[in-house]
Amino acid sequence: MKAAPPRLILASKSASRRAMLDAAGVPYEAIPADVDERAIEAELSGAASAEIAEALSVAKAAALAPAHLDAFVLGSDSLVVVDGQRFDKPTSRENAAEHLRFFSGKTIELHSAAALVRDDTCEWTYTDLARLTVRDLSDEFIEHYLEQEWPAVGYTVGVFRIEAMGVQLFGEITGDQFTVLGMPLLPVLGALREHGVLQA
Ligand SMILES: Nc1nc2c(ncn2[C@@H]2O[C@H](COP(=O)(O)OP(=O)(O)OP(=O)(O)O)[C@@H](O)[C@H]2O)c(=O)[nH]1
Repeated sequence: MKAAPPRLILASKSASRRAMLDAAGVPYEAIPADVDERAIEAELSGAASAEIAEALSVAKAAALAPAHLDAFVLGSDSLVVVDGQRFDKPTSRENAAEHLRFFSGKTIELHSAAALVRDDTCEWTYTDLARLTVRDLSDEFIEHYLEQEWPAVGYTVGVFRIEAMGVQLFGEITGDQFTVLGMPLLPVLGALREHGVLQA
């Protein structure tokens, strides 16, 4: 009798991350992780953006692991850097417009990270970078865009849903599509196979 694979917990409230795992046919339970992301970022203020995204991914997974011993807990984080400035999710529609006005004509560096934690051990981490070149955005376009995309884009870093109207912001995108959506799915699936959560 083959042992059942270990359970997977997704430590996230992200609809986009849930959608990725659902589409990939990965069985999991999604539970939001209550971590103070701003406090962690502040502690790591001098660190590289990839390190911060990785640390946040580990923190989210580690926050839930003790309550789900023997399960694997997957945490993930995305953060945006433009001209050396880090941006979190917009706090209001006006703040979203401010972000977009700043991003206009610049390149967004989107760091997406993931971590697998089991009991009190971080078993695996991964970070990836995508670059999205924002075309020159007129104020009229930004208003039109937010008419359509607010409040949905209030839940996203970079103020875009690439699978929706967000694609109209960009002239060029380099990097993995899943990294853009918020989680480096292909390496995550490899790690899940490696740890027996998924059929290899
Ligand atoms: N739908 C969509 N969401 C995106 C896109 N790019 C980034 N995101 C989301 O932007 C959010 C980034 O914020 P995070 O702090 O990493 O995650 P969160 O939404 O707060 O959820 P947690 O995992 O619970 O922290 C994530 O939900 C990403 O999935 C995109 O192109 N489309």
